[in-house]
Amino acid sequence: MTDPVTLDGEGRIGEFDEKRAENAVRELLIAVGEDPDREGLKETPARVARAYREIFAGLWQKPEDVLTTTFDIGHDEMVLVKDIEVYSTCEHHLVPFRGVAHVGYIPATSGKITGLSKLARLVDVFARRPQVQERLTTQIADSLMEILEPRGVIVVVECEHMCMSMRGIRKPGAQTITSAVRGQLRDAATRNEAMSLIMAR
Ligand SMILES: Nc1nc2c(ncn2[C@@H]2O[C@H](COP(=O)(O)OP(=O)(O)OP(=O)(O)O)[C@@H](O)[C@H]2O)c(=O)[nH]1
Ligand SMILES: [Zn+2]
Repeated sequence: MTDPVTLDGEGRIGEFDEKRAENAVRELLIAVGEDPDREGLKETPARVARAYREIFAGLWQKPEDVLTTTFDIGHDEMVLVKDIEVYSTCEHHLVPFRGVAHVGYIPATSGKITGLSKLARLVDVFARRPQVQERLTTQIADSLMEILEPRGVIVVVECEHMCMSMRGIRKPGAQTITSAVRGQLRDAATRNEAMSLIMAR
């Protein structure tokens, strides 16, 4: 699995630098022609810095930290959580892309499964980073394969990119769909079963 940043043993490269973020936002406001000292903007650099701490919190988290709870309940058929809300940030323009992720896996025959909420937490670990949708999708799939060692994984992500809606080409509503399929879910029959569950509304 490739991480977007070089992580040390603790999964960190440093610490979120709130003061530096605050200064940068102040500079940006000046650059766009605003007065960062006017009443309405006085607290904005500090607020934006705090918001960025949250939006990029995934840079300080490791997938193995959220996939901790595993049980062996002898279920070795597909588990699929669909319509997991995704809020991420396009690394090209630093504007949001949002939509849903569908995450499914076929547990190992030993039956090692994880809590359903942990799949949604895993999505957040990778979504809360500067991202591209393709990398988000493969990181979710690869980390599940590595940590749970299931027989197969499918991840489908459907998002609208604000960089295509509010600027640039300006095509609101365009949906980008990416998928990553691993192991037994590559078999046509299993993959089709998963896709029909994902697409069913
Ligand atoms: N593959 C991929 N491309 C993305 C993603 N998010 C944004 N992009 C694209 O990244 C590209 C960046 O293109 P550039 O030509 O460097 O930047 P730009 O001049 O702002 O491009 P426009 O958006 O076309 O105005 C654009 O085509 C975006 O649509 C993503 O998650 N995956
Ligand atoms: Zn973009």
